[in-house]
Amino acid sequence: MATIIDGKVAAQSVIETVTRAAAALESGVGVKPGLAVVIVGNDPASHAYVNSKSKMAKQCGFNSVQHSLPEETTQEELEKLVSELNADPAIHGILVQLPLPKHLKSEPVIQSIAPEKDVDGLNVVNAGKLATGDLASGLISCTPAGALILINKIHGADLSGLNAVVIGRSNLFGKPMAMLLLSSNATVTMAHSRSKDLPGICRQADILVAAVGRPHMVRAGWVKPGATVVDVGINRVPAPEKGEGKTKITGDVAYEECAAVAGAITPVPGGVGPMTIAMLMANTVVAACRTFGRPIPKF
Ligand SMILES: NC(=O)C1=CN([C@@H]2O[C@H](COP(=O)(O)OP(=O)(O)OC[C@H]3O[C@@H](n4cnc5c(N)ncnc54)[C@H](OP(=O)(O)O)[C@@H]3O)[C@@H](O)[C@H]2O)C=CC1
Ligand SMILES: Nc1nc(=O)c2c([nH]1)NC[C@@H]1CN(c3ccc(C(=O)N[C@@H](CCC(=O)O)C(=O)O)cc3)C=[N+]21
Repeated sequence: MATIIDGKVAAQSVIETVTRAAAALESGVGVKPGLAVVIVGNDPASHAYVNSKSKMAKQCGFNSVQHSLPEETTQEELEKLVSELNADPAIHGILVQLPLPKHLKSEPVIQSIAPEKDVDGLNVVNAGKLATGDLASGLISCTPAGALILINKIHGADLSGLNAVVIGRSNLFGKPMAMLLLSSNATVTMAHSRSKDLPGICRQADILVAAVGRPHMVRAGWVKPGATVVDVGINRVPAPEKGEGKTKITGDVAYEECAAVAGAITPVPGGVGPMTIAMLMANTVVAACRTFGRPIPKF
């Protein structure tokens, strides 16, 4: 049976470091790290995530600001809000929750966020630093940064000689995850919807990371015995066992059968998800410390 990698425990340890760094900043310069989360529209799942981010920011001793904009917000209104937040000295981190409603273009909004406040790591400046091997001076997308911490708990920091396969190539997760694994010396394959023989590619992986958005796509026969399996998927599915009409979240990995083959595995919930929120707090406190030339905490 595989080692279950507990994301809640790892996230708690990140949160403790963040909380200490936030307190040190406040006692040093009298300023709290400021995080602004922007959400457009009424999607209940997105609101639930945003609320948990805002709540955690408060717990860490941050100045936490949430902007909930109506569904009919225009591109100009959203970009105007981002430019106000860019100019606001009390705000050190800005996150625009994705996806945006269909009538809005996310790319110009994301690229308008000041790189030093881009706690999602999506601005081309931050994505470019990661791609060119500068892991120190930019901000790295929270979910891959958190997933790497979980992988490091099993394999250490140097992944030399290990094959890593990432399923998914999004800017938010797949690409930055592949860059981080490559920077850690793994041999990296990025698989996606056009890949041929996905099960065969996955069976080569010592580290298999799934970020697709398809419940239980990764089956036991795709997993190399002893491999580390990281499940990034968050899928809401019916849960009749909890009562009629109830739902639950589940990952991209068929957990029980894969756990029987893997050496280590992350559960959903309780794996990568809590790390995402913790690393968002970490990025915000780092951004704030940089603003004031204060020591940067290590995560
Ligand atoms: N735990 C957390 O904190 C987070 C979880 N997530 C979750 O991770 C998952 C992925 O998110 P995200 O990267 O934003 O999603 P995207 O929808 O942007 O990307 C999905 C990727 O999966 C690939 N894909 C789709 N179908 C298949 C298939 N049949 N076989 C192989 N590859 C396929 C797509 O390929 P192609 O490019 O060819 O279309 C694409 O690259 C979602 O479930 C999301 O909810 C996301 C962020 C944070
Ligand atoms: N700009 C932007 N940045 C993001 O990082 C971003 C985003 N938009 N849009 C949506 C996805 C998804 N995402 C999650 C965050 C936390 C959990 C999380 O905390 N999950 C818990 C439980 C969740 C539950 O029970 O519903 C867990 O897995 O244990 C999940 C998913 C961030 N995303």
